[in-house]
Parts: sequence; C-alpha cells; structure tokens
Amino acid sequence: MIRSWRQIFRVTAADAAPAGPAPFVTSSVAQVYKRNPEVGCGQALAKGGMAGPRPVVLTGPSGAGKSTLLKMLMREYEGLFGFSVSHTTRKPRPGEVHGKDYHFVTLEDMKKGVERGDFIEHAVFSGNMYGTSTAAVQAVQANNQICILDIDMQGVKSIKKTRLNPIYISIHPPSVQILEKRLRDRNTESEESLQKRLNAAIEDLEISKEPGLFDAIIVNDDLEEAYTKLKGILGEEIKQTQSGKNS
Ligand SMILES: Nc1ncnc2c1ncn2[C@@H]1O[C@H](COP(=O)(O)OP(=O)(O)OP(=O)(O)O)[C@@H](O)[C@H]1O
Ligand SMILES: Nc1nc2c(ncn2[C@@H]2O[C@H](COP(=O)(O)O)[C@@H](O)[C@H]2O)c(=O)[nH]1
Repeated sequence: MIRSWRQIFRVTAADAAPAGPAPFVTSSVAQVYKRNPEVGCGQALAKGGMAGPRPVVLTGPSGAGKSTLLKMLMREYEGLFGFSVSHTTRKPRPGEVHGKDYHFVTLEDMKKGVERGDFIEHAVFSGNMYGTSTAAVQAVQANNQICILDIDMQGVKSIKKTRLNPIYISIHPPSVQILEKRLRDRNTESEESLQKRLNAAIEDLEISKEPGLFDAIIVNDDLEEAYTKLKGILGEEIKQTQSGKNS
C-alpha cells in the first residue's frame, strides 16, 4: 500500500528512500533546468489514497534568492503554500519575526531539541545551528498546504535519507561574483559570515552537479524569469492542490 508523505516522513534517516529515476535534462546558456518525471506526482500518491501535497525543498547558496522567490510564491498563491519555520541559533536580522521567519533559540535549547529527536534534519551553517522540526512540517500539513523547506545542502542530504519525498529545487546565482554583490548589498552579514557563506556556496555549487540530486536547478539571474520557471516546475502540484482545496 502506498503511504502518504505525511506518514512516511516520520521514518528515520536510517530508512533511506530508493534512488529516483534519472532526471530529464534541458539546458541553455542562461539556465540549467533538470526535470524529474516524478515532479508533481504528489497527487498521484493522493489517488492511491492518502497523500497530501508533496513538499518542496528550496536550496542553494546563501544569497541566491530562495527567500525572495518563496515569498513571491506565498504572496501570489495565498494559503496554498506553507513555510516550514526552522529553528536557528543565529540572531534575528532587523525585521525578522520569531515564529514566522525562524524560531530563534539558544544553542542549549537547540541541542536539547536535537537530543529529544524534535528535528527531521539539522545542520551547522556559517557557525550557527539550523534545523527543521517535525512540528514545523506538521503545522503546514495540518492546513493541507504545500510545505516549503528552505534549507542548506547538508539538510538536502539528510532529507534524502528520509521518506519525506519532496520536490528538490536548487536556486543558483548567475555567478559567485554576483552572489557576493547581492549578499554585500543585502547588508546582513559580517565580513566573517559573508566569507563563510561564499566558501559554502562554492562547495555547494560543486556538489549540486551530482546527477539526480535535484529535480530542477534554476539560475536566478532575472528575478521574474526565475520566478516563472519556479511556477512552471511546481505547476502541476499547484493545480492539484488548488483543485483539492476547491472540491
Ligand atoms: N534576481 C535577482 N536580482 C537581483 N537581486 C536579487 C535577485 N534575487 C534576489 N535578489 C536579492 O539578493 C539578496 C539575497 O536574496 P535572498 O535573501 O532571497 O537570498 P537567500 O537565498 O534566501 O539567502 P539566505 O540563504 O542567506 O537566506 C536579497 O537582497 C534579494 O533582494
Ligand atoms: N539544514 C538546514 N538549513 C537551513 C534551515 N533553515 C535555513 N537553512 C539554511 O541556512 C542558510 C542560512 O540561512 P540565513 O537565514 O541565516 O541566511 C541558508 O542556506 C538556509 O537555506 C534548516 O532548518 N535546516
């Protein structure tokens, strides 16, 4: 019997999901766009009986534009997507809201949460801990929304060992130079943090070449173009979830 992602994501990291089919690949100078035939099949599982919308993992270097793109999605499709609010030990940036952008916690509390098994995945990034709690994903699934996880590459690797079965999308900058400029212009990082993020970016861009790691890679050069591509990749899932909500 096919189980829903709601049930199966609780399976531990030790219970690795089988590798998916080889991705269909199209590419141009401006973009690398890998499409897995299974993308958008969450509702196919639903037809099997129990699945809700398939979650979406958005990853990519810090500064690539993940938050910008996911906020656009959530604005255009109000109520359709729900953000998985991660925990982090980093300090809030101006304007960030506890419980909305992140659960901002102390290192001690984060470690306790990890020991209790509260997290589906967790990682250290640029000197701080980050993690996706089971509760964060469940809070979204309870609303029958498409759950979006904004996580780093370590998180992707951990989620791959579970049966959450999300759509994996990596957002890339046009170049590391442009990434650096965007991060500097964002004005949120110390020089030390910026360098750590750039080093992680170079490493992660290399890792993301691994065949089959992502269902799609979107190069975020022109924002509107990148957003249109993102909507295209999620189109089937959006349509199915909308029709589920309207029925
Ligand atoms: N296509 C684009 N062209 C120019 N600037 C962009 C583009 N996309 C995003 N930006 C800007 O780049 C900066 C980084 O974007 P954003 O904060 O969304 O990145 P991120 O991937 O979520 O980073 P982090 O992982 O650190 O949270 C922001 O100031 C954003 O406004
Ligand atoms: N593995 C995880 N990575 C996460 C999580 N939440 C966010 N992130 C990633 O951290 C970096 C830095 O984020 P910032 O908000 O400090 O700029 C970025 O790549 C996020 O995707 C998480 O729960 N797990």
